[in-house]
Amino acid sequence: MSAHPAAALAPEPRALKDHNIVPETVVPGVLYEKRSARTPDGAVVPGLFNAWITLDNPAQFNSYTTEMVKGTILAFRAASNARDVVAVVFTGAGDKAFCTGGNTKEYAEYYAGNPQEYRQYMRLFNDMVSAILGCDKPVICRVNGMRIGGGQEIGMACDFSVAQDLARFGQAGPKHGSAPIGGATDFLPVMLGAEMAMVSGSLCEPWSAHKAYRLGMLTDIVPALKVDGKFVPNPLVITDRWLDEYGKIAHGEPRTGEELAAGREMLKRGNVDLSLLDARVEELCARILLTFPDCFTKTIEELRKPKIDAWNANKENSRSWLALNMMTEARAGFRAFNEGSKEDREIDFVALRQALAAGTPWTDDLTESLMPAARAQK
Ligand SMILES: CC(C)(COP(=O)(O)OP(=O)(O)OC[C@H]1O[C@@H](n2cnc3c(N)ncnc32)[C@H](O)[C@@H]1OP(=O)(O)O)[C@@H](O)C(=O)NCCC(=O)NCCSC(=O)C1=CCCCC1=O
Repeated sequence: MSAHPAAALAPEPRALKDHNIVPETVVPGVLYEKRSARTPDGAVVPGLFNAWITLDNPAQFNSYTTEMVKGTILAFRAASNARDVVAVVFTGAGDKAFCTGGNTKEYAEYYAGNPQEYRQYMRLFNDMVSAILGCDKPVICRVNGMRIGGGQEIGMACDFSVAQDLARFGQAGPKHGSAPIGGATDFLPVMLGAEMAMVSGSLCEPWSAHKAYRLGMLTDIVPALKVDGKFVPNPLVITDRWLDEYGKIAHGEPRTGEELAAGREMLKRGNVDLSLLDARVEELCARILLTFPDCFTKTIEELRKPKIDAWNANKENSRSWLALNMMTEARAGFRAFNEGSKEDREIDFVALRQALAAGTPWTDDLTESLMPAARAQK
């Protein structure tokens, strides 16, 4: 396909002003890439692109470090300003995780006990969420794997989410020492209604992609597991029936017993292939391409408002609270996750509640007594 003759009417490139405040390549820990836009039949469109922003920390499940938060803000700024960009695709490297939120190692080793530093960090985090919600281009979250904690929050800030169906969705804060007030408490009620928002936001029990899709958190889901050369739905989750024996919705709930064992076996035999995810994301970009740019932008700006209004009403208070919380529960919880083993990385919740019920202050001794290491010594 060649450029449309109307493109010849554009002024010489040197007459254009550069509104970028940073060069596009300066995005530490985050990949920024312009990929050719395509029509629905797959033809490359000359001169138009989709900006792919990739969180690139797969060894730590694409959790974002402070540098990566800065990189993400810059990348969204670059995409927002690029005249030739149609849509933004926000994703993570690999096939395990889109993002699992703040980097717990950095939280435990630098921010724990350092509220004034975390307050600065939260300025950056808030700017990252605002950069997504305020992007001048539609933002599609390509959910290549689990979306947990702050990862779920930045994912929900996007306009559309297309997920591979092995991905899991949920919060981690109340188990690891934080409150999901980096967007989840603002967006979940808007997206799901109050009751399911409560369940998803507070209990830290991840939902399957099928459940998240059914309840309105996702635009679409696609299978990612290939067994014997054929795509199959997530075998760990019920997808072949709607109801259980008591008439409750079973679709999207975890399989149990023998079904789960069989599902695990199938998972082991298969390999993950994200080609259907990429095809569906490209297809959505192409649907966006075939719309009026300004009318589309105005529409998404209006539809974002319930999320933005809630976010703007709360983000400054949330920042202060989260900073102070680094002296108490976050300090204990993120250290426990960082210092514990995979089998034992949460604090002793009962002991903490008992200590607080007895009026114990938050001393260093209390924090240490809650750590996995203290349990191991008993
Ligand atoms: C449930 C998990 C996401 C996945 O568990 P599992 O499948 O068992 O994998 P793991 O073995 O735990 O993870 C693989 C390796 O990745 C490392 N990892 C995972 N997540 C993080 C992270 N967030 N930061 C750093 N490193 C991470 C993990 O340690 C493993 O490394 P290893 O070297 O041991 O192989 C589980 O991983 C999990 O619960 N992760 C932590 C989730 C979390 O607590 N996130 C922070 C939430 S709070 C937040 O994001 C906030 C945002 C802004 C506002 C304030 C706020 O709190």
